[in-house]
Amino acid sequence: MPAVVPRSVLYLALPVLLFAAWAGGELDQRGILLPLVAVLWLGQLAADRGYRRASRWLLIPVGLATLAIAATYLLAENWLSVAALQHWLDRLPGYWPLFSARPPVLAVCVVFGLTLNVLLLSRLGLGSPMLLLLAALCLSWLTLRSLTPTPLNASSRVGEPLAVVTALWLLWLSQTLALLPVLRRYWQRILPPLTVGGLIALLAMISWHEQRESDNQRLYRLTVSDGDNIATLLASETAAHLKAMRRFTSFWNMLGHTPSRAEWEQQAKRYHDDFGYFRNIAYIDPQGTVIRVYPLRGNRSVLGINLYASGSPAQAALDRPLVYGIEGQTGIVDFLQGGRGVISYLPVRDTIDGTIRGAVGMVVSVDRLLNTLLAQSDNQNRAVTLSGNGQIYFHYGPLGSLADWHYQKMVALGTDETMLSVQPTLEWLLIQRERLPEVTLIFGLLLAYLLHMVLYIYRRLAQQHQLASQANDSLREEMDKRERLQREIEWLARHDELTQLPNRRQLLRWIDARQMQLPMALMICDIDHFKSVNDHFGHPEGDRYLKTLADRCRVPVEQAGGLFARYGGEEFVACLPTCSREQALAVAEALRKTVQESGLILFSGEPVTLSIGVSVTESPPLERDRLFQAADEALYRAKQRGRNRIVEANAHEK
Ligand SMILES: Nc1nc2c(ncn2[C@@H]2O[C@H](COP(=O)(O)OP(=O)(O)OP(=O)(O)O)[C@@H](O)[C@H]2O)c(=O)[nH]1
Repeated sequence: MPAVVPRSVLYLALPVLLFAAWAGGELDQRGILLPLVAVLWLGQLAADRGYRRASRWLLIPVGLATLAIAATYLLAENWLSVAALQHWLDRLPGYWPLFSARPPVLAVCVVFGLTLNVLLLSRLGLGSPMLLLLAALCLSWLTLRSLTPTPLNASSRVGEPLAVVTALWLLWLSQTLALLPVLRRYWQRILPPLTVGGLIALLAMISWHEQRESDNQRLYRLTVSDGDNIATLLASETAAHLKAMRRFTSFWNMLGHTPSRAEWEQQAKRYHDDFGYFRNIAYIDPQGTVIRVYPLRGNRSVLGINLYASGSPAQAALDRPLVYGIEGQTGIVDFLQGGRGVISYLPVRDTIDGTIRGAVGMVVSVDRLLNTLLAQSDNQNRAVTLSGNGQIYFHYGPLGSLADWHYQKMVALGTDETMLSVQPTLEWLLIQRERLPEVTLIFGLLLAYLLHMVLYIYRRLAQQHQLASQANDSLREEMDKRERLQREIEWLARHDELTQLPNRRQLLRWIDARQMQLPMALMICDIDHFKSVNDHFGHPEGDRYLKTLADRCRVPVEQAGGLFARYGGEEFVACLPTCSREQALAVAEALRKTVQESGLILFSGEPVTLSIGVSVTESPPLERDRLFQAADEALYRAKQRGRNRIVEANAHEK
C-alpha cells in the first residue's frame, strides 16, 4: 500500500499540469515554469520506475535552469544587466518579457529543492527531509501569494496560477509520502536538526519578505516624487506663462489703439518663441471677434471668427475680460482649429480712460505643454497620463510593459481639476529593485540546509559513538565473565568442589615443589565407618559431614605450615614440610581429636572418628610414592587395630 499512494499522487500531477497549460493566466507567465515542472514530473516518474540514468538526464538540466534563473535574481545590475538578459530572451522564439516570463523566486526555489531531492535519491543522509521542508515552506508562501491579490507596488511577480501551484504540491506530496516510512523510523534523529533548519529558513523568508516590501515602498516613493515634481513643474510653468502674458497685455493697455497686424506679430512672436507650447496668441475685440492671431499658420481658420457666435466653449471665460474686465480661463477645451488645451483671456484696458478695448487670448496646447516639460526630465522610464471627465487628455511614454500600479495626483489645468498619473515601466522596476532580499532568501535557505546537515551528521555520529561504546562495554563484560570462568575452571582443576580443599593433583604438585623442605611428614586420614553415615543418614548428610570435617581439620594443618587436601572419597591427606616426627604426631593427634570432638555422630550415637597413617621422610631423597605407600599401609594398620587411632609407618616403610 505505501508504494501505491505516492505513485498515484504523482500520476495525478499530470492532468493538473495539462490543465495549467491549457488555462490559468497569460501564457508568458507559464512559459518557463510549466516546462520545468513537466520535466521534473517526468524525471520523478523515471526515478520512481527505477530508470535512474534517464531521471538524471532529465533532472540535471532542470536543476541547472533553475540555478540560472535564481542567478538572475541575485546578480547585480552592473554585472548582468536586465537589458542583456532581455536581449538573450528576445533571441528565443516567442515573446519573453523578463518581468512576466521569469517565475517568482519562491517557485524557482521549490522546483530546485524537489529536483535536488530526486537527484540525491531521497537519501536521509543527504538532507532529504530538509529539502522537502524547505520546498514546503516556499510552496506555502507561494500559495498564499497566489491566493491573495498582488501586493501594492510590487516590483516583481509574486504569485503563480493556482493550477501550477497545485501541480507542485502534488509532486512534493508524492516525494514526501515516499519518504514517510524512513521518516517514521528515524524521526527522533531527524526532528531536532529539522526544527533548527526550519526556523532558520522561516527567518530568512520573513526577512526576505520585509526587505522586498520596503524595496517596493522605496520604488513607489521614487515614483511619487517623480509625479510630484511633474505637478510642481506644471504649476510653476503655468504661473510663469500667465505672468509673461500679463506683461504682454500691459503693453497693449498702454498702446491706446487696436494693434495693427505688424505690431501684433512683432510682439506676439517673442512670447510665442519663448514658450514653445502656445498654440497661438490672439487679440479679440470687445464684440468677441478674433481680429489678430499669431502665428497665422495653423490658426488662420479662427481669424475673423466671433467667439460668441461660433458657439465656442470659451464664452463664459471670455465674458470675464470683455464684460467684467478681469482675467478668465477655460478648463481643458477642444480648439476650433483642432487640438486640446486651456485658453486664458486677459482684458486690454485703456490706461487713460479705463475702457475695455478687447482681450488677449493665450491658447496653450496641453500636448505641447506637457511634452515640453516631460522631455526635459531625466527619467523617461515611466508613462505619464493626464485624464479627467472620463477621458484621457494626454499620454506620454510607453504604452505597454508597465507596472500594474501607478501614482496619481490631482493637478489644476485651467479651471479643470485633472488626474496626473505616473506609471513606471517594468524594465525600470527590474533594474531598480534591490538584489539583497533575494540574496537573503536564497542564502538563508542554503544556510538552513547546511546547518541541518551539520546537526544531523553530528547526531548520527553521536549515536554511532554511543552504540560503539555500548558494544565496547558489553564486550568488556563478556571478557570479564570469561576470565572469571577461566579462573573458576582453573580453581576447580586444583580443588575439590564439595570441601573447597586442594585436590589430589594440587597436593602432588605442592609436595613436588617442596622436595627440599625435609623432614616432611605425610598423613593419610580416613573417616571410620563413613559408609554407615551415608547408608543411614543419606548422601547429602554424608556430604555435610565431609564438609564440616574438612573445615575443621584444615585449621591445625595450615597453622603448622602444611597443606590439608582431599585425596579421594572420605580420605584426606595432610602434608607438613620441614616438620619433625614429633610435631607431625602432635598435629595428627590434634586432627584425630578435632574429629572426635566435632559433634558429628554415627547412627549408633557414637562420635565420628578418624584413622590416620603417618609417614615421615627425614633425609633426602624424597620419594613421594614410597611416602604415600608407607602412610597408606600405616593407615591400613590403624584400621586393623580398631580405628580412631594414629599409626606411624615403620622406619623401613618410609
Ligand atoms: N556422602 C559421600 N560419601 C562418599 C563420598 N566419597 C566416598 N563416599 C562414601 O564413603 C564410603 C567409604 O566407605 P568404605 O571405604 O567402604 O568404608 P567405611 O564405611 O568408611 O569404613 P572403614 O572401613 O572404617 O573405612 C562409601 O560408602 C562411599 O560411598 C562423597 O563424596 N560423599
